[in-house]
Amino acid sequence: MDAAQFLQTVLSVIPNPQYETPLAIPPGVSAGPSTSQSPVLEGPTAALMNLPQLIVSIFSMAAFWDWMKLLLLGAFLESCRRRSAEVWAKLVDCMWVTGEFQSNGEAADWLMHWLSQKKVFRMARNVEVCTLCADLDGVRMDDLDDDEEASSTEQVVFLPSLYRTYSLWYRGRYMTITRTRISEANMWKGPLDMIEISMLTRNPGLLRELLKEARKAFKAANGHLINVFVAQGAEGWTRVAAQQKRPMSSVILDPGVIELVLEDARDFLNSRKWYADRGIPFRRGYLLHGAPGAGKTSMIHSIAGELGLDIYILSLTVVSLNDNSLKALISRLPKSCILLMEDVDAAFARGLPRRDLAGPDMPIPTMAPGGEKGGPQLDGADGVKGPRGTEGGFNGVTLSGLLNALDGIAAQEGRILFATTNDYAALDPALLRPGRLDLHIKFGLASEHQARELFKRFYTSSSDVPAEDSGDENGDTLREKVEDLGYTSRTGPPVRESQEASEPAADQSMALAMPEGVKSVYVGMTPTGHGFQLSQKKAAALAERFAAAIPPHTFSMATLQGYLMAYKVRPYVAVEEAPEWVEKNIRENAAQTAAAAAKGTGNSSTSIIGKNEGSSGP
Ligand SMILES: Nc1ncnc2c1ncn2[C@@H]1O[C@H](COP(=O)(O)OP(=O)(O)OP(=O)(O)O)[C@@H](O)[C@H]1O
Repeated sequence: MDAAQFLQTVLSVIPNPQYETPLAIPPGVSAGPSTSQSPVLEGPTAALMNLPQLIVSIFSMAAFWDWMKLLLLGAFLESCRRRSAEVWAKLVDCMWVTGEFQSNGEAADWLMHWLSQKKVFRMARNVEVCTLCADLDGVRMDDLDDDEEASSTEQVVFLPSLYRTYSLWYRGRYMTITRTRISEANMWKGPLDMIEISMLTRNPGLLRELLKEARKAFKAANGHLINVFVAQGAEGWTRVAAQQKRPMSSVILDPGVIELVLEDARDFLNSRKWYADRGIPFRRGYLLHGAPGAGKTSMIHSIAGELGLDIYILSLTVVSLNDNSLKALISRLPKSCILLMEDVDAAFARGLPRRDLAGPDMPIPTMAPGGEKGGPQLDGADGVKGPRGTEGGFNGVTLSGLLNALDGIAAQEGRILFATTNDYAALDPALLRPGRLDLHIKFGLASEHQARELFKRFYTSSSDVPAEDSGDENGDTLREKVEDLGYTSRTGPPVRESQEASEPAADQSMALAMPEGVKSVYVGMTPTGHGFQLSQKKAAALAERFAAAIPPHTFSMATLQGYLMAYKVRPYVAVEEAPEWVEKNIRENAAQTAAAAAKGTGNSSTSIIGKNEGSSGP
């Protein structure tokens, strides 16, 4: 059968729209001798009857068999290709160990740190050099030219470039590293990368070894840091900073308070088995409440450093948070960490709905005798006021949702919860009960002891090396001391008279001579220059006078710190002017209180003083 015959056959089986005659052969195509023998078709039935003829025609075409051979050959080659790809993947699986790490995980930090120490990235011809790696605090910094003068802000980090594969050797094994971007940065979070490590080995333990090594190096390099994570809505935890550990001695509370909390937390962390044996959920909660600026956050920071735990900050006022995401966030906490809920009363003040609270709340046991008025003290049930949970929601979190998240079945074990509040009375007793917040510590305005210790810490070296200072406190008046040191008080410009030209101009920069117009537009203090160090003995003597000048439980520690900041290099003047500053503040606060009372929003004078930090500097 030739092509014309084949075409004729095909056309003959296609029904004519009018069901009368077969379709015409297109012009230019010869029908050939057999055209006259083609059957006359009359509709679809006739067309169907011609189908076998069409099939026979197709099969009798030589070209058809050629096509079939090609098709089979193609199918064979494709299946071979697929098979070999599978075999290769299996081979690779056998010969390679591969690990994938997302950049927002801790393991990725270890790896990045480890990689940044590798010469391959310093010598590579294509690397990412980063100077503003806010999320890479743990990564080794490089001073470029070992210039001792270089400040930390000039340091850089070498990282694997995106979408490039690097090769290096680890313990005699070949390995490759590829960094790819999974999602770009947006307003809420930075970019998300995937780091893939493939090692040419059949031993998966080698990857574990590498990870262990990377973690060890990371911890050694960052032992002085604690990581701070923040909940980004429902999306999980994001590391926002790696902060220096705060020494415990820098947080001045009444004797024994911080040690008690630290010991309690330490004891808790070492008691996992004890809790498990008794079927008690392995969780511990602390509530720090009281005056603003009294050292609540500072204490948590310091305890986290002592215990070597990271801090996870959760704000209940995040709009996108609801009961489910709160539960998910808390269940995603690592095994040992500090969960910090700052200003937990803020959620209540704005009307955290109190829904479905089952049963009466348990009484709160007294953990320790209360301290003196104002100083940090441990509270028990006695001080607990009634519930303040109000109806109406401000976001998706309900009180029952919060309580379930804290000690529900999905809540993470091993975590230590720290909640802070300035308004203890606003908290619901259900939240305050043991098991949720076991120990309540009250922070008051600065006691005499705190004022004294703050002064000493401010003007002495932490290394306890007696600093050089002049004068003799026996017999000299304070004014003489001031003049001995070459300082004058506020009445004159604070310039050290005998200063040599080559000396650092500490006192020249210590106080800014503000024109009257400028003074009137700012509130606060403008301390500059470096700190001044006294010997322990002299600092103790001055601290006594300072503490005597500060009325106990009247100012917050933050306020006193703010005052001393303005006298960073003038301890004698700080002591001398303290009574005047105290008097001025008390007068101003009395006026404020009177004004507030007149408006019907009265507040106690001490709390205003505590809150009104730095409002009336020297
Ligand atoms: N007891 C203290 N010892 C040493 N420094 C303190 C103390 N209290 C406050 N400060 C200083 O005051 C500042 C504020 O302290 P911190 O944030 O810890 O107070 P807070 O009680 O958490 O305040 P708020 O309730 O307003 O959050 C910090 O710079 C801190 O160094």
